[in-house]
Amino acid sequence: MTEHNRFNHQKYLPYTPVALKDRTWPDQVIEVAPRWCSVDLRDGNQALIEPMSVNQKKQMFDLLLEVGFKEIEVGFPAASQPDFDFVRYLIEEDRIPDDVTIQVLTQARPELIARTYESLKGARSAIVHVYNSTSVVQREKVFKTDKQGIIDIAVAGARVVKEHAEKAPETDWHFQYSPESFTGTEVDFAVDVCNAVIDVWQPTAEKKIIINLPATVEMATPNVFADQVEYFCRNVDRRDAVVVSLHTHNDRGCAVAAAELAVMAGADRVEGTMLGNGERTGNMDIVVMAMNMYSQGIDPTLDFSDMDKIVTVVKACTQIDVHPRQPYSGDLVFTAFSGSHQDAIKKCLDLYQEGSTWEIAYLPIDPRDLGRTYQDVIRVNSQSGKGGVAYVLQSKFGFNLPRWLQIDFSRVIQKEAETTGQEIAADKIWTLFKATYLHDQQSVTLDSFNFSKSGERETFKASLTCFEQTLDISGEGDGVMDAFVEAIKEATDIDFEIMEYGEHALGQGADAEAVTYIQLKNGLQRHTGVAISRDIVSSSLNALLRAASQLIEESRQRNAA
Ligand SMILES: CC(=O)SCCNC(=O)CCNC(=O)[C@H](O)C(C)(C)COP(=O)(O)OP(=O)(O)OC[C@H]1O[C@@H](n2cnc3c(N)ncnc32)[C@H](O)[C@@H]1OP(=O)(O)O
Ligand SMILES: CC(C)C(=O)C(=O)O
Repeated sequence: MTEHNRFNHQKYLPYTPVALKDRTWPDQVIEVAPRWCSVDLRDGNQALIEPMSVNQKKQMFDLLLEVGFKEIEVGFPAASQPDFDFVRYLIEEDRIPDDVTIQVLTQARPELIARTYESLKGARSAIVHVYNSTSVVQREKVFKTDKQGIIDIAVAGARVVKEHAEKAPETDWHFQYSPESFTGTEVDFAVDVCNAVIDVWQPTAEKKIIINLPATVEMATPNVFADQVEYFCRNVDRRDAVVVSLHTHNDRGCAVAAAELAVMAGADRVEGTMLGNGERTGNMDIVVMAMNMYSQGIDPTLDFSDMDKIVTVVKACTQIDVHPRQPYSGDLVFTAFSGSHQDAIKKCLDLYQEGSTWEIAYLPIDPRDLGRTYQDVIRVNSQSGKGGVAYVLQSKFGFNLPRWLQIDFSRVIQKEAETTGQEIAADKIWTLFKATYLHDQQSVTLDSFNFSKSGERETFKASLTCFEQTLDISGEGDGVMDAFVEAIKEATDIDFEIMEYGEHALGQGADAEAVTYIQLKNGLQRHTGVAISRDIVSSSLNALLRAASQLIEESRQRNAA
């Protein structure tokens, strides 16, 4: 590739990591959930093609409450009338539960801060979140100022925020400051700016402030972000009076990882959106981070048990689809198509006992925890194997195929999947099963039978319809099946033996039907018979006859040829 090429990596500079040699975060383990703050209604909203209407915001707000968020950034009220009106609606209509605090964002600009406070009039409590950009590139190219100029903007903003709060003591005010573009800022300078804001706000351990560290643009690997956060936590003034918050974006696809490592590095609070909508590649997906904790046995303090509702409401409000592979929320995240995965899942689920710890291969969590079912855990296409097909027949239709029959039937499904190139739906699998093993184009059928025991021996008599003719047969054996085999052999002069036999009830209760699976061996040939009946003897005899019928047909064809 030459430098004249359009696709030229040489125009990018590598990121300079923080020189934090004695970092401690890699040895930390997350054991409790951080404080969460949803920014769906602000950062999520500002990234939409069509920002949410007040009605959509109401719908989203209700969902956030249902999920259990206690801090919700509800908008940028100075930016647009709908944002302003929504904040007014929440306050005037008393829609904010006592244990929930709303948060609003404003730039560090006096006129915007004034409008922000106007929107919050009468609020019981609120977090006023003020920001200005501190990064090198914004300093030099957007604000055309030096470090001191940036500190001045932050300090002036912090003062105005404080002054407005003092004028409205009826509200329980909380302050939050973000050095926007923190990841593009020299970390020691970010500490300086925040310390200047802290100096204005004078927080105490009893009345803390929030300093929010945004990866406004994700610019490096998550370990670098963790180093920056650990450096910040160690060097910021009044750490005991500061809640360190994170706000990561997903430009490099690592927003969740960055937030996780930064919590290990000492952060107390995490901002993000449900399902990850947000500027460019999105905000950190809180569902993913919280569910990652949940899957480690940690209470995430948020309830995602109705994932389908979450997906439906978020889609309706954002008009953005959820990728089928989006962790935890996507349609396909609990579905295995590949044979070896299906086989392992089936074996683990067969052994799983309700109430025990979850140790199921390929399923990091129980789909039922998110309101999903096991129904779609296994879906079948040409990548699938016998275990997957068996799982579908078992879970949807109650047929517990023995291993040899799984192998036999999976050939039928594989052929169909390869011929059509498509997924084979459960109903189609069932249709093919019936067509292969339970069809009624059978040349030999059982009309009536009786058996009697004398000592250890069983005598079996039956009347068959064999190629439309009545055929009476009888035989003796060690049991009914043995006697039936002998009777068929004698009547047809075909030698065969039962190689495989399996049976089970279909459903529960005294009136449950029985299914029998039989495989006969005649030389190198094998023939399978499956039958269902109200009683186990009839299902066994019919299964045997289904398999034997194929033998008899073949023998007739050979004789005719
Ligand atoms: C990373 C984030 O997500 S931060 C949140 C960003 N959110 C949004 O942008 C959505 C809401 N924003 C808006 O609706 C608008 O941008 C508003 C209402 C805030 C401001 O709109 P406008 O006044 O028309 O200005 P616009 O956004 O075009 O430009 C911003 C101006 O403010 C300046 N500015 C930006 N931040 C600050 C600050 N903290 N202090 C002083 N000036 C600032 C810019 O340099 C620019 O100055 P200029 O007019 O001299 O060129
Ligand atoms: C205002 C801040 C927190 C922000 O949204 C960002 O930097 O991405």
